[in-house]
This record gives sequence, structure tokens and C-alpha cells, in this order.
Amino acid sequence: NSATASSADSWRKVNFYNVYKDIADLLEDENYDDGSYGPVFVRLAWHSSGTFDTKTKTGGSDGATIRFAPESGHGANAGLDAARARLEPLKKKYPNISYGDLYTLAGVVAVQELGGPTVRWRPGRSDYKTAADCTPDGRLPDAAQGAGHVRDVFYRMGFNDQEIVALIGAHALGRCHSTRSGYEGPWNASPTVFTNFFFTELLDNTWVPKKWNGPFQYVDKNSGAFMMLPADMAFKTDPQFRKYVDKYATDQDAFFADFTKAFTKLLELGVKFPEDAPVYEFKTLE
Ligand code: HEM
Ligand SMILES: Nc1cccc2nccn12
Repeated sequence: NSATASSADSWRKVNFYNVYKDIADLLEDENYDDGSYGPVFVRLAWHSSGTFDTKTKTGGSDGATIRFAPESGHGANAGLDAARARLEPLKKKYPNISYGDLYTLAGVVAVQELGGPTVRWRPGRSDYKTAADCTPDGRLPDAAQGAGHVRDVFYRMGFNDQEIVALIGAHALGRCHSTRSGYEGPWNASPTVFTNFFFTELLDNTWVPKKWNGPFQYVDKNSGAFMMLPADMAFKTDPQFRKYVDKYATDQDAFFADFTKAFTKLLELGVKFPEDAPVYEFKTLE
């Protein structure tokens, strides 16, 4: 975090079309995971934002406190240092961009360039926060728990059941890492393509407990290759969540339309944008 902190209005000097393109150029890396930084950029944007508490108005992407200890060291954020390190050169190249804008924009670029919907995004987050503003551990959801816990966490952020189900659709991307969360497993044949796969696989497969000495998780009975977290399974068993899972499994357009709205809302939680902050709808390059 050596780069100069941006001032409140320095975003006005940034050409975000150039930043979008430079982030897109960072996505592909055949030596990283399944060949793309996209999934971990989406997780960084989500973890930067998902700490928000509507009651205390604390947390959220403004200030990017995720880059400071102790928040950077919280268990849920294990592995995200790789994403932040990959983006650090862009902070040097564009010193007027805030970390909050950089991390959330990286999530938008990843969703769009991996085949997902266009995601509206506004600049205007600033770097004024310090480590003292880090949110306490426990703001992000625990994968070992079920529907009740998931609702506690997402209702606290200000989401309803439909938005929660739309957001979990991002689990079509990437994978779990035993060295990070402790969970393990590739997800599907295309972990770097944004589709409604999470919902179709959740419904269409028979999920059984994985036999291993890692944390309790599910594996697909037939292939023995794919995985689901305990929290993922809540979306199949809870009737209120299941309603939307069924809808998104059969209608990818509906999933895309609902995901983009919920993702923009997530990335903007708690941010007081300048009145004249432009709403970008970037053209997908791929
Ligand atoms: C019930 C809520 C959620 C739980 C319990 C949860 C839990 C997890 C866990 C344990 C991992 C594996 C981390 C690792 O070992 O690398 C993971 C990965 C991931 N999560 Fe979630 N998550 C939730 C919601 C979300 C949301 C709302 C998004 C985005 C909108 C998201 C996006 C991702 C992505 C893209 C990955 C793959 C990261 C990679 O491949 O490095 N998750 N999640
Ligand atoms: N890709 C992925 C990441 C995290 C959780 C999860 N559950 C099913 C798939 N999946």
C-alpha cells in the first residue's frame, strides 16, 4: 500500500475505460488456478463490500479496509492477497484511483469478461479510512452454516431472499482451496465462465458427504469431482431460496438480470457517492 492515497475527488482525473482494459489484460494467466484471476477478483470485490452493516453504517467497499490488518488476515479473506498483489501495479499506474474503486471495478471486469452480464459501476470511493476502520471478524458468511446464518448475514447488509440467491450464483466461478478456506474442489468443467451453472448443478446432481479428513462438504455422487459447501446446500433445501434457484436454473437471462442489480448494490453498500459520479456501463471486450 505504498502508493499515495487518493484524495476524495481524485477519481475525476482517471480514465476508467483504460483501467477496465488494463484489468481485463490481467485476467488471463495459465499459471494461476484454472487459468484466470477473474474468480478471485470477484471474491475480492465481494469480500471488500460484504462487511456492511445497515444498522451501524460500518463496513462496505468505501476505504478498502480489506487491505489493512487485521481485516486482510481474517480467515474468510485467506488467499485474497494474491488478488490484491495482482492489482497493485494498477494503483501505481493510476495513483488517482482509490483502492475501493480499483477492487470493485476488478470484480465488474471479471464478471463481464468471463461471459456474465454488464454490471453498472460508479467511481467515488475514497482511501481516507485506516486500519482503525477495519470491521470485526465474522461479518462475512460461514460456509459451514445453513440458511438461518446466511439470512442473518445478508439481511444485515440489506438484501432480501431473491437478491441473496442471485448473488450466490457467482459460485459458478472458480474453486475452493484447501490452503485458503480449507474446502476443496473444482466446481465444473468451466470455472472461468459466468453462467447459471451453480443453480443447474445444485438441482441436477445428487450430493453426498465427501469422505476426507477436511471440513464437511458435499461431492457429486456420480462424478465424484464437483463440490458444494454446506451453505450452498441451504439454497436447495430452504423453500424460500429454492423458489429462486428453480427460476434461475431454468432462465439464465433472469439470473443475469437479477445478478447484475444485486452485484452493483453489493459493491455500493455504504458508499456516499458524489452527486455527479457517472454511472458506467462498460462494453465487454471479449
Ligand atoms: C452464503 C454465502 C457465501 C459463502 C458461505 C461463501 C463461501 C465461499 C468459500 C468457502 C469459498 C472458497 C474460498 C477459497 O478456498 O478460495 C468461496 C469462493 C468463491 N466465492 Fe463465495 N461464498 C458466499 C457468497 C459469495 C458471493 C455473494 C459471491 C459473489 C457475488 C461469491 C463469490 C465467490 C467466488 C467467485 C469464489 C471463487 C474464488 C476463487 O476461485 O478464488 N461468494 N466462497
Ligand atoms: N466454485 C465454487 C466456489 C465456492 C463455492 C462453490 N460451491 C459450488 C461451487 N463453488
